[in-house]
Amino acid sequence: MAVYTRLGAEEMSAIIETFDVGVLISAKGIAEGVSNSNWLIETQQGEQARRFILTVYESRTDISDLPFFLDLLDHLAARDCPVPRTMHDRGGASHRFIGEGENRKALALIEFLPGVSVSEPTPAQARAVGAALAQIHLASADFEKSRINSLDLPAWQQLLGDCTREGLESIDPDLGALVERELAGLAGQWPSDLPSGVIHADLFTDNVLMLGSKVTGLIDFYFACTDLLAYDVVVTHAAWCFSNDGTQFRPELSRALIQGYEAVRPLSDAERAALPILARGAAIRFLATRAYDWLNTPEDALVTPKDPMAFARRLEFYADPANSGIFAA
Ligand SMILES: Nc1ncnc2c1ncn2[C@@H]1O[C@H](COP(=O)(O)OP(=O)(O)OP(=O)(O)O)[C@@H](O)[C@H]1O
Ligand SMILES: N[C@@H](CCO)C(=O)O
Repeated sequence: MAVYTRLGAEEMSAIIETFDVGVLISAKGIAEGVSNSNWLIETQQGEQARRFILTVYESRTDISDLPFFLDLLDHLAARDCPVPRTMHDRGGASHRFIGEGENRKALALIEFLPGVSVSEPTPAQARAVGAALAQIHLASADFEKSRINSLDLPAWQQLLGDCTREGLESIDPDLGALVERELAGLAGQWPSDLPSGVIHADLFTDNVLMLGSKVTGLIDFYFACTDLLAYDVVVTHAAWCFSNDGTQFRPELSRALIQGYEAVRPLSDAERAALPILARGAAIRFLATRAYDWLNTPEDALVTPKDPMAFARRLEFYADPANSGIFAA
């Protein structure tokens, strides 16, 4: 469940009134998502029924990053990428504030896009997602804002250090050794001289809306940042090309995803050569945040932490020399 902020009908109407989007008809809390509070908003504007997503940003989103995230959506939408536009309020602002003092929170109204998130992707869907990812990489080349990746290698080291060896071994007896070996390996090999730009950095299936094999929406840009474009390819690869629990690699999805990406933005030889090491990094990035949440989420929390081992298995897969050819042209 993800509606942490309570908004009464009058307050909701007053919020919607600050945007030029018609009169509020309904507001339904959305259960999916764990970071922020989201509502599906319906309005009536003249003859037109309209739909939006209202997001109230909770503590995990740094408000000073909102101009980057929201302006990026507008930039990409203006270049025909399948992302929702930000609705600006009557004063032209992309986000507003509600509450006061400690309860002050930012909110934004975002275009609703049709589509559903798939749970068992087909190769055609993986190809379309690869192409959509390449499209945003190209379209953001002239986006003037940038944002440091706050979940980079030093951050993974910090998070996994905070987990402690003992903590990691309470998740799985072999996890401490795997993490130690992989962090040491990555530290000496992480590339820095590859093309960089704006990356989504979290393009899991639940952040892609699809109708059939068409991508209708890329959403949840709240990890977007400036980093290596090829790293975004392997984040998406790790998210899409395995069974959820990480036990099964799906080569047909892997081929389709990379082909779809390269049909729009071919990878350079240096990028392709770096994919295996970048993929180990992508796996350890999600292992790090999941292990940290696993060990630090109170038992009575509203959200169930995601399984870190699903990404430990992906990490082992990517690190196995027997699988080094999966990214070959
Ligand atoms: N623009 C949109 N159009 C249609 N549905 C959307 C849109 N944005 C969000 N949603 C719906 O709202 C849900 C939650 O959105 P989102 O994933 O952004 O929430 P979050 O709490 O920020 O996410 P997370 O917990 O994954 O970080 C999505 O799963 C999707 O169903
Ligand atoms: N996609 C992340 C959650 C943060 O968005 C995960 O599956 O661990």
